[in-house]
Parts: sequence; C-alpha cells; structure tokens
Amino acid sequence: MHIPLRIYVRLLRTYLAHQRTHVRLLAFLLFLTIGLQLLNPRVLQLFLDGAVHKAPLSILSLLGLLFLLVGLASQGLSVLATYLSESVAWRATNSLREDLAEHCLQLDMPFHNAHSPGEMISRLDGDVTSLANFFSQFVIRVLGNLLLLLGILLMLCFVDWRLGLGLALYTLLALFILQRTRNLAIAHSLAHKEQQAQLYGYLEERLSCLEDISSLGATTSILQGFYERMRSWLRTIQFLGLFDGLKVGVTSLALVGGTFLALGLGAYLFGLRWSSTGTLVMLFYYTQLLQAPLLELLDQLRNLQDASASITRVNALFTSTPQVHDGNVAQFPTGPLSLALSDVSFAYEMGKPVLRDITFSLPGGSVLGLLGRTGSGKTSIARLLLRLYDPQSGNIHLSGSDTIPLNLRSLRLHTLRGSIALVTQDIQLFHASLRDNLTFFDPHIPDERLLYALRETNLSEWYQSLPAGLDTLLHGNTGLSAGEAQLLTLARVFLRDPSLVILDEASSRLDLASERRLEEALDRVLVGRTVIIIAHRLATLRRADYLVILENGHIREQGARQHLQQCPDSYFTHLLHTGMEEVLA
Ligand SMILES: Nc1ncnc2c1ncn2[C@@H]1O[C@H](COP(=O)(O)OP(=O)(O)OP(=O)(O)O)[C@@H](O)[C@H]1O
Repeated sequence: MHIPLRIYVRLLRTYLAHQRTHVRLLAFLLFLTIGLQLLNPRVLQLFLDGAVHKAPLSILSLLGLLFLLVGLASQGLSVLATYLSESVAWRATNSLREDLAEHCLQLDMPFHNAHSPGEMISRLDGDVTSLANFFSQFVIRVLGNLLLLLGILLMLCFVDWRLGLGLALYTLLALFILQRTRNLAIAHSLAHKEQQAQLYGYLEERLSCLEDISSLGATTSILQGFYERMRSWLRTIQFLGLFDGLKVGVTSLALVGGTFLALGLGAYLFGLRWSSTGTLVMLFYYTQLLQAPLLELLDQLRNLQDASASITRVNALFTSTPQVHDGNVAQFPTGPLSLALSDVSFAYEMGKPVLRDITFSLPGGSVLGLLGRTGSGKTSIARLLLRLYDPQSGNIHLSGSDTIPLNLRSLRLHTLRGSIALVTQDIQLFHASLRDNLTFFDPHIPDERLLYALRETNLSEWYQSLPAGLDTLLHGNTGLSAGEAQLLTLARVFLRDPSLVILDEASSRLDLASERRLEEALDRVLVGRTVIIIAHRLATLRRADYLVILENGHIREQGARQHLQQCPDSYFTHLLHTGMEEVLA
C-alpha cells in the first residue's frame, strides 16, 4: 500500500497545528530522556574504573549519586512524556473524529445506503484510534530511537571502533530478522480484525431486532451464526498466538545473540588488555540499552503499517463527496410555503425510474393527501423535497408570501432541512434525557418551550408520570407506547416550527385511541403550515384539501379533494366505493 508522503505530512500538520507547544515540549522531553539513558552507562564505567583504581570515596559517592539522579530523572521524564503524548494523541484524534463525523453527516443517502452503520463506526472510531500513536509519537519516537541507536553505537566506537562496528552489524542483522518474523503474522492479524468487525456487525444487527428474533423463535439459528463466527475467529486467534510465541522466541534469541557478541568482543579485548572492568560492564549495559530502541523501531514500523491502512480508509471517506450539492441561498421563504413540482423524474438506479413526469402544485398553508399503492413512489417524493436525493430531470420550486419561487437546489441544505419536517412511522429516540430527545441536544431551547410543545401534542399526562420530568432518561424506543413515541416526534416537529410538514404514514401503526390522540395533536401542530400527508387510509385524509394519486411512479389523478369526491367518474370515488385500504394496500 503506497501513500504519498504529503498525505502523512498534511495529516500531521492539520491536527498538530493547534498544539505546537505541547508537541515541542514532548519532543524536548523525549530527547532529554534519550540523552539521560546514554549518560548512565558512562557514569557506571567511571564509577567501576574509579573503584578498581582506588579513587577517593568522595568522587565515587558523587558518581553513585549522579547515577541515581540520572535514573530517577529519566523515569520521571518518561512519565511526563507519556502523559503529554496521550494528551496530544487524544486532542488530535478527537478533532479528526469530529471532522470525519461532520463530513459523514453531510454525505447523502446514496453514500449511507452503501455503507452500513457498523462500517461507519469502525471508520470513525477504530481507524481514528489506531492513528493515536501516529499523531503523538511516531515521528518523535522514530527519530529519537534512531538517535539513541546511533548514540549508543558512537559511544561504543568511542570506546573501541571494533566494538562499535561489531554491534552496528549485529543491529542491522537483528532488525532484518525481527522484521521478517513480525511480518509473518500480518495476514493473520488483518484476518483477526476483519473477523472481529464481522462479529460485531452481526451482533449489532441482531441485538437491534431482539424483539422480532424472540417472537419469531429465531434464537437458535442466530446463536448458530454467532458460534460459526466465533469458531473461525478462534482459529485465527490460535494462529496469531502461535506466531506470537515464535516472535517472542526469535526476539529473545536475537537479543541474547547481541549480548553474547558484545561480551565475547569485550572479553577478547579484555584478554588483549585493551579494555577495563568498567568498560566491560558499560559494554554490557549499552548492549542491554540497544535492545529497547531496536524493539521500539520495529513497533513503530508495525504501527506505521496499521496507521497507513487507517489513513487510506480515512482519506477515502474524506474524499467521498455528496451527489447532492449545497445551494447558496440562506434565507428560507417566509410565510405559508407554496410548492410546485414540474416534470420531475427520478430513479435510485439508472434505468429503473421510480417517479416519472410528476407535476403538481400546492398553495401555501394547504394540505395535500398523497396516495398510492405500496412502492408507487410516495416516500420518494418526500425524499426529493428534503433533497436526500435530487431528481434526474424536472424542477421543484418553493415560494413564501414575499418571495418569487426559488429552485429547491438553490437553497442551503441546512436551511431547507431545518424548515421541512418529515414524520415517519419509523421513530428514532435516543438513550438520553427527554429534554435531549426533544431538542436534539440543543441546549439553547428553554424548558418552557419544551413543556408547551408537550402540552400541544397531548403529552402532558404522560409527562406528569415521569419520575424526573425533562431529565428523565429515555431508553431509546423501549418504555414508550407506539402512540407516545409518535407524539414525542410530533413535539420535536412543533419545536422546530417548520414551514412544511410531511407525515409519512405517521399513524398507520397506532391503535384507535392513540390515533385519536395523534389526530388531536395534529389539529394544533399543523395550524398555519403547509402539509403533505402520505396516506394508506381514508381516515388520515379527512384534513386534505388536495389529492395526488400515484400509480407506478406517475400521477394517476390529482385535484381538490371535495371535487374528486363528488365526481362520480373519478378514481378517488372508485377507491372510496371499493374500500380504499384494500385497493391501496
Ligand atoms: N433506497 C432505495 N434504493 C433503491 N430503490 C428504492 C429505494 N427506496 C425505495 N426504492 C424503490 O423505489 C420504489 C418507490 O419506493 P417508495 O418508498 O417511494 O414507495 P412508497 O409509495 O412510499 O411505498 P410504501 O407505501 O410501501 O412506503 C419502490 O419500488 C422501492 O423498491
């Protein structure tokens, strides 16, 4: 996998730019720690040689104290550096997470249809988390450890060039062997991540429809699927364990080889009287010290491989652009909203049209009933109005009381979606307080407005029964009846004060009593707004001024409801006589 250097540099510059001081301090601490590590063996050598040559006790005590202080300072600085690097890593990854999440929220439905929630979670969290080390330490550690290696080898050269050369050759050989051994497990390590993601995706999907699984008696087959995934995961983990064992064995062998070589060379030179006891101990110490940067460099190399895979995926996400482009008109038309669709045709997939030449208009403040068999394209019209998709041909215009008609595409998406509310039967409540569920986590909406919205949507009695009022924790959709959940989504709509409300079969799953409560609430919430009711049943059409009846993606009939109802030849009258539910279902 080849990633241009500029991508790494750009990432580092973007996400470390605002914490330059911390990064500089971190680099200083790491280099200081490395310097101190290099110093101690030399102090030890001086101490030992001093002891052998009967140096004064005061000098030996001073050297002993220096050895202790350097050791303590190096440990203290390491702790500080770890704390700082964690802080740098979290800040950098958090802002990357924030940017990615914001970008994902701006991507349109075709993108989200093609990527499962599990996949998005793994991008937004898994991939970003694996970049933590890259942000906080990679450059500093690689540079630092290379310097440490070089420093140790230079120190050894300084003592005796043969020692330096011997250990330099050993370092290169050890790096090569260890790198090779580590690469053996990469394929299994990738398979391990993939299988883990698959298992989590499987669990996420099954847990989200636990009620259906239990009621359909599908628990056994679900568990069977779970066991199968666990089994193949276990096999990969066993292989990984085997490779881990091999890796530890080879690493120990390589490191022992280094010590053996150093001591062998030292003993040879000692035999030739070219080195002292202190030098021998220092040599042993430096060889031990050599192992840490060696392993650290290999770890960083491995981390870079992981980071590169994550950077590729994160980059791919950043470069995905929405097919729906934002407009530039920030001001939404004021007053009752009129709507006009002219010759709108749309297909989710090329060659499979879902809507064909749809043309109708709706005066501001009126109610349109949108009817049609399942799959006739009703919901697709709602999605076009919200610009979740754009039609392939035709135009949609909006106008208020004081503006000329505006093309839907010219409006800012944020403004548009803030002014059109879609209420479906698919209700999404969060594991959060009632307040947050109503405000979508916007802290600026005062409680009085929330209480007013709850009253207007017939939820006062339910609210009185809550143990902690607006702070009561809602556990998603559980714990509320379908009717209460639907009224709660209506309260959300009321708070947003939209100009256009689209009710997509909002009451179709409710019992009679709940539907009546919802209808009463709608009487209040819909006042002064333009409304589109996507309906299957006659009862939901009682408030419609106009009707559009769809059939296989085109308009079969349209007109004022009163007119169509009174016209004996109209399709609507036919539907009324034959029993609309049966014909449209
Ligand atoms: N995301 C999608 N990708 C591809 N095809 C889709 C998608 N959503 C809907 N369709 C197809 O588009 C057609 C119209 O669907 P739409 O949901 O608009 O119909 P509908 O009238 O609202 O149906 P229902 O009453 O069942 O909700 C159907 O054939 C459907 O299978």
